[in-house]
Amino acid sequence: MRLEQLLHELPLQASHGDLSVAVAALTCDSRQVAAGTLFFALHGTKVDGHRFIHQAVASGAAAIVLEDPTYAPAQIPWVQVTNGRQAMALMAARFFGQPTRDLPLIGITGTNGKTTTSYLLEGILTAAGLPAAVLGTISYRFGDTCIEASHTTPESTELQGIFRQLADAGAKAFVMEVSSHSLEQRRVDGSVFDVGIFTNLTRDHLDYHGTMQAYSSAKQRLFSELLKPDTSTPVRHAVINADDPAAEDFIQAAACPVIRYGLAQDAEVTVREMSSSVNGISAILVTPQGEQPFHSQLLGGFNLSNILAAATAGVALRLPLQAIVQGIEQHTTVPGRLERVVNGVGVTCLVDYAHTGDALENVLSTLKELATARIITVFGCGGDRDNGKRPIMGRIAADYSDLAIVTSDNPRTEDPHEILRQIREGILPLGLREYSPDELTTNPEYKGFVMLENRHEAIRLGVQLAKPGDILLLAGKGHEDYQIIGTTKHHFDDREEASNAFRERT
Ligand SMILES: CC(=O)N[C@H]1[C@@H](OP(=O)(O)OP(=O)(O)OC[C@H]2O[C@@H](n3ccc(=O)[nH]c3=O)[C@H](O)[C@@H]2O)O[C@H](CO)[C@@H](O)[C@@H]1O[C@H](C)C(=O)N[C@@H](C)C(=O)N[C@H](CCC(=O)O)C(=O)O
Ligand SMILES: Nc1ncnc2c1ncn2[C@@H]1O[C@H](COP(=O)(O)OP(=O)(O)OP(=O)(O)O)[C@@H](O)[C@H]1O
Ligand SMILES: N[C@H](CCC[C@H](N)C(=O)O)C(=O)O
Ligand SMILES: [Mg+2]
Repeated sequence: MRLEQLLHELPLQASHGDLSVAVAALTCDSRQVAAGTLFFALHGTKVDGHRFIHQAVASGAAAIVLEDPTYAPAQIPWVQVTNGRQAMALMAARFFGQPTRDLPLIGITGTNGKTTTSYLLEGILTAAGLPAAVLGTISYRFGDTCIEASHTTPESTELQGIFRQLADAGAKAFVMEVSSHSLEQRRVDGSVFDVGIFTNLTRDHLDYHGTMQAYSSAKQRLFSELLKPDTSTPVRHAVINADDPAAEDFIQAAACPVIRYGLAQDAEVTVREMSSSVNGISAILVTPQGEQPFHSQLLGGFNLSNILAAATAGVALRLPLQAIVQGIEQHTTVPGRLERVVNGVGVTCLVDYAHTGDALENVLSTLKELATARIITVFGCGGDRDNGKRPIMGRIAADYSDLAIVTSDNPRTEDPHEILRQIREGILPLGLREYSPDELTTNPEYKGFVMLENRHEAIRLGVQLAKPGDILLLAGKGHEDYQIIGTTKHHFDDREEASNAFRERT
């Protein structure tokens, strides 16, 4: 494709050289540039991409898109734009032939529940005869095609290529998680959303966004700017969780019709006659199109909220109620979300991706309701991430559990002991007893917490201490099969670790 075709209707500040030059690939990383690549120089949070323009030129770049002409190269064509990330996203969509223009695209944003809702919605769409591709934290996949996820929401140049690949593989709809980082960084500009879903807003990522207001505003962009502009499309809707305190802000931001879901009075999609047990959730789904009973194997009130989010998107897309319920009922589990680790000891061992205070509180309060014996929680907090959530998660884990085993969860470039110390700050005001690992193995009647930095050892301790009937929750890493220490990814899988530890125990 020629550069000038990609630039069509894009406002330019300035340009230089032959804009009819052929473009073979797009990237914002100079290290990925090969002959014929269009390089986007972006201002980053760590470095300024403009400083790598000379490297891109040396690697054979066809042309450069930049914001700051101070770095403009003399040798090859360049264009100056006001927002490099936005230009990159719009040009990427064009480069890959606007893959989302003709297929339904549903975007899910919110602090928690995005992955779970995306899997439920995949089931609903497929039951309705629209086999759907799913893009999010776990992977980007459709049918036999499964691409490892680099981010929850990939960079626009990667994203548009994936849409194209999955559409070519036969996908008839796209369901994707839209992270707040991606909205702030315009990774999804150029994607044409039919339905946007807002699940909830609680504390996370304040290291990046700074304030809850800025975090919320980033998420609101999905509803204010990115839904299909064509008002004649009947399915175009904002699907909003009416039970969330931030619902009204999102409704105000929405530049399209809104459907609310939840238990709140003004929700158009809700349930009645709900009952919840260890076997899952049963209720009658109430929608403007009618009512239908269902049973889901998912556990907990938060999963009812995820079910309603997915069902409401189905309603917005005008899918038959029967397909909506079929999709919900067929859905069993999402990898790493309350996923069971089978063992011969009679312990209910669950691996879960709760890595925010709200998620941990939801999961633990659900488990507390179901528990007949003790709850042991193994958890930690990620390094190079919002450090304000550490004491909050510490307090919640220790408060709801009989024993909290505080350990590492991707310390990244931080000192793991410092992360543990910050978690401990939140536990101390509860006045619980702190044990050493050795004390615990000799004193089974514990109530309190223990600090054990090595996650392998922490899981083994949890497995060793859990008695038949106990619940052992391994929280924070879910489906992840790695532990990031420094900048190195080591293979590490909570499910594998727990299975091995149980095997050694029996
Ligand atoms: C904080 C954040 O989101 N950072 C993203 C951002 O990086 P940045 O602005 O810091 O980039 P930078 O390192 O300063 O570099 C600036 C520019 O110079 C370029 N560069 C850099 C070095 C070089 O040698 N050559 C070169 O061209 C870089 O490619 C970049 O374009 O833009 C990069 C390119 O798109 C992203 O890869 C990077 O994601 C980092 C790796 C990341 O960890 N992001 C996480 C926090 C994230 O996005 N998470 C959300 C989900 C969270 C959730 O669900 O809870 C996600 O969607 O996954
Ligand atoms: N609706 C919800 N409200 C609060 N907590 C939830 C909800 N749904 C799931 N959780 C909890 O949050 C964890 C993460 O769920 P899920 O992966 O679906 O969310 P996510 O928004 O995709 O997270 P991420 O931003 O990390 O990708 C789950 O393991 C569970 O503990
Ligand atoms: N998408 C989230 C995942 C966090 C998962 C947890 N295991 C961690 O590493 O903090 C993030 O990047 O903040
Ligand atoms: Mg997710």
